[in-house]
Amino acid sequence: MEVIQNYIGGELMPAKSGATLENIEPAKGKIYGTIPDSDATDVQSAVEAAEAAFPAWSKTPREERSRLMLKVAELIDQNLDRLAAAESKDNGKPLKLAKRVDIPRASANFRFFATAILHESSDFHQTDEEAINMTLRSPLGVVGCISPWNLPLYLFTWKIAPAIAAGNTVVAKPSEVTPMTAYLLSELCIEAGLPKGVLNIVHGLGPKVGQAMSEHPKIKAISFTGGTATGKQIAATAAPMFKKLSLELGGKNPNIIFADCDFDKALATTVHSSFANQGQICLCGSRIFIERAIYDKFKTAFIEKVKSLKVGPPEAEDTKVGAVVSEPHMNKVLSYIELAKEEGGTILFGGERVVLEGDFQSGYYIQPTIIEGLSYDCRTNQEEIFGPVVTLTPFDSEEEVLIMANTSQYGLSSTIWTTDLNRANRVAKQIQAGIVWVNTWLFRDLRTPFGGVKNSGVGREGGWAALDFFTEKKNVCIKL
Ligand SMILES: NC(=O)C1=CN([C@@H]2O[C@H](COP(=O)(O)OP(=O)(O)OC[C@H]3O[C@@H](n4cnc5c(N)ncnc54)[C@H](O)[C@@H]3O)[C@@H](O)[C@H]2O)C=CC1
Ligand SMILES: O=C(O)/C=C/C=C(\O)C(=O)O
Repeated sequence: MEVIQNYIGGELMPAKSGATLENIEPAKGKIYGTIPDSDATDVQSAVEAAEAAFPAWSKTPREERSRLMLKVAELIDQNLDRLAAAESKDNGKPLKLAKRVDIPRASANFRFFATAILHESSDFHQTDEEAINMTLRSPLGVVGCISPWNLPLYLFTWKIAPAIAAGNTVVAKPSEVTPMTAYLLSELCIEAGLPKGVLNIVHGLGPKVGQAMSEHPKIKAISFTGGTATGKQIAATAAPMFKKLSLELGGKNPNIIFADCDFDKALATTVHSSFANQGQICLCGSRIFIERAIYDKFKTAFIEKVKSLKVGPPEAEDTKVGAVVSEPHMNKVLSYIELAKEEGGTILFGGERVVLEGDFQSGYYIQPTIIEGLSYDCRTNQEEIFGPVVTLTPFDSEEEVLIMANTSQYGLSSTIWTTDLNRANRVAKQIQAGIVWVNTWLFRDLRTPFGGVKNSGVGREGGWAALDFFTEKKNVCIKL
């Protein structure tokens, strides 16, 4: 049994109550460890540790903060294989993916914000000959970071790194479904010499630990990524306390393929944007709209390619689709496939649970699933499934596809495939989404603002937006 502990005030410890939760390996459907079932008293200890660390950390010269964070990044890189294996075991994702994407991005997050703070400058406004205004920026104090299970270390560090780089101290909660790499990160922070209390990690359930964080009067801001319903709950608790909130929530992203696209590129990338990480990325393109002139050709080629994706154990070299994260999540995804059938959809490929052999027979595997014949406004096309399930829908004009794409409570990302850049520009402007990719998907430059509109959230992460979120601005006006 692998035992995970909280990281509070620089020490590793169980929950004060001694209670634990089971940690399950989705690839095998078996318990392989425990995590602390923490509660408000553990959150209180973490807040106290973070408060005690704040005065010194906020005054630590940026070069020193940067140096310590770069050390953490270096240790993540040195432990790439161990962290990737842990992430894959905890989440069910292919080991190759964890090695190529998740863990390198975690160190990149630390490195990016560690160096960004070396290049910051403050705003200065001269008001004619009458006054000068200088805008000072200071850290908020103790801040909260709550992250989900789909990209565990990737998203955990995406929040923590800007928070501590800006001089805040942090109480963080990883998902109870995938706590392992956050625990390993706490060990690396100790090894790197991060001062005690700068980062505190409290493991446990959302409605207990996450809720206690949202309610805590000393936590000045919450950065959250996860489901829209949870985001609403956090906002309902924290907004009346006037906490700063950054909420990165669900998506139901349109992938719009025009007939003049580079067909092979659009096809290969669409397979990836549909099923990468078992479709469990908030940016996956789950609604695929194809211009009618190439609909049949695209559909046939897409099915052919998806058929060749191997569903298998995460560590197998040739596995392209691993296990989904948990049994309840598998059942949720399968129930949406049933709903699609009830709504009149035709399953073109997939649609079933996959039962593997041997050790993996109780794992949570689902075939990559392609559905057509649904109206754009039915539930299957409106609700976030967050699994390896996509729908295909033909369209006849730009106007029509914009109506279909924008008929959604969500507005996170979208992808447009066309070789006509005027069209790309026109459509991009009218799409209701925080992120638009043209002829690519999930191409990331960490300097760019990242976040959604409508029920996909409020606020932006990344680059200066993240450092702005984790700081308070004060304008000082000096009359000349
Ligand atoms: N980035 C995204 O867009 C994600 C979307 N989802 C969507 O949300 C659905 C539900 O998945 P869940 O695992 O339940 O996600 P969730 O939104 O409940 O979990 C995300 C994080 O929030 C915490 N949390 C839960 N309740 C909380 C509360 N009351 N206060 C504060 N923190 C709380 C969880 O412990 C976890 O750390 C998924 O099926 C998927 O559709 C899930 C994960 C990521
Ligand atoms: O920052 C990125 O590159 C990706 C972020 C992805 C999510 O926030 C998600 O899938 O929840």
